[in-house]
Amino acid sequence: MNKEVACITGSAQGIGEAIARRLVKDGFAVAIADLNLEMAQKVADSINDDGGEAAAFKVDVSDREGFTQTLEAAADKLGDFNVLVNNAGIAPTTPIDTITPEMFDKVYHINVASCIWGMQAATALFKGKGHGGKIINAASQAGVVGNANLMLYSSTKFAIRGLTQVAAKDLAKDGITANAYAPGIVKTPMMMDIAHHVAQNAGKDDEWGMSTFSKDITLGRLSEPSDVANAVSFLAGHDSDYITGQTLIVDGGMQFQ
Ligand SMILES: NC(=O)C1=CN([C@@H]2O[C@H](COP(=O)(O)OP(=O)(O)OC[C@H]3O[C@@H](n4cnc5c(N)ncnc54)[C@H](O)[C@@H]3O)[C@@H](O)[C@H]2O)C=CC1
Ligand SMILES: CC(=O)C(C)=O
Repeated sequence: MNKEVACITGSAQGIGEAIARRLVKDGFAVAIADLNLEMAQKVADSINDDGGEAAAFKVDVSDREGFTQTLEAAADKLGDFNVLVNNAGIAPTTPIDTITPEMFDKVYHINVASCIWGMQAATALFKGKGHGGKIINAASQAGVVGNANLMLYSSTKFAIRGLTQVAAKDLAKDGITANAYAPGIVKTPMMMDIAHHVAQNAGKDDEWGMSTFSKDITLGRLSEPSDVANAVSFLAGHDSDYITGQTLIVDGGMQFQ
């Protein structure tokens, strides 16, 4: 079988980096595509030093043309690719009364429009090569149950679940599946930042801020990025070939609370 190639956006750190490293273990060559090229290059170098195959690319996923060019460059460099993980996202704290049109545009362009641009470009590449592929989008537990003070973020993640279902229906005829993963509370810079805001508002330290999130987790611990990467490995691999339009919730059982 030919080598498989995956592009993971937002993979210079956090969940995206863990996904990239896991997919390399699964035998993929990976494109590390991120706004932060320096950090993306470090991740790619470390994967290559360990015997895997990776290349770093700078991308702003909210820029349709730039994102398309990055996917084309990744395919040129690493080979014909068949998995796109739309992982990049931002999660600013946005109590209702603080939201401006500019913030709305920014969060929706980075979190939602990016998935559509990525799907358009990847679909064109898959079809151009005459094969199907897999689109995997980052949702969140915050897109299953609304999260306080995260109006913009939470609503974009509800949107991701919706657009994933539509994509599954629209793209099935081309042999393309579309699924999403919904992490819970994962120890990454994004989550540390949210915890910091919560702690600051309560006059407590960041560790306290983070601990307030673990009380609702059935399994009793915060998520490691690798917990999410394990689930994405399943969605990217052939064991999930008959699954489409789904959101795989990877939250340690938060939704039962
Ligand atoms: N950390 C958590 O607890 C959870 C995270 N998620 C989702 O998982 C995904 C990854 O989250 P984390 O790893 O925690 O985030 P993170 O903030 O730690 O890392 C995000 C990465 O995306 C990159 N990025 C940001 N804007 C970008 C843009 N416009 N174009 C390209 N790259 C960009 C950043 O440079 C960074 O490397 C996000 O979609 C997030 O919403 C979902 C549920 C929980
Ligand atoms: C950052 C995030 O997705 C949360 C809090 O669920």
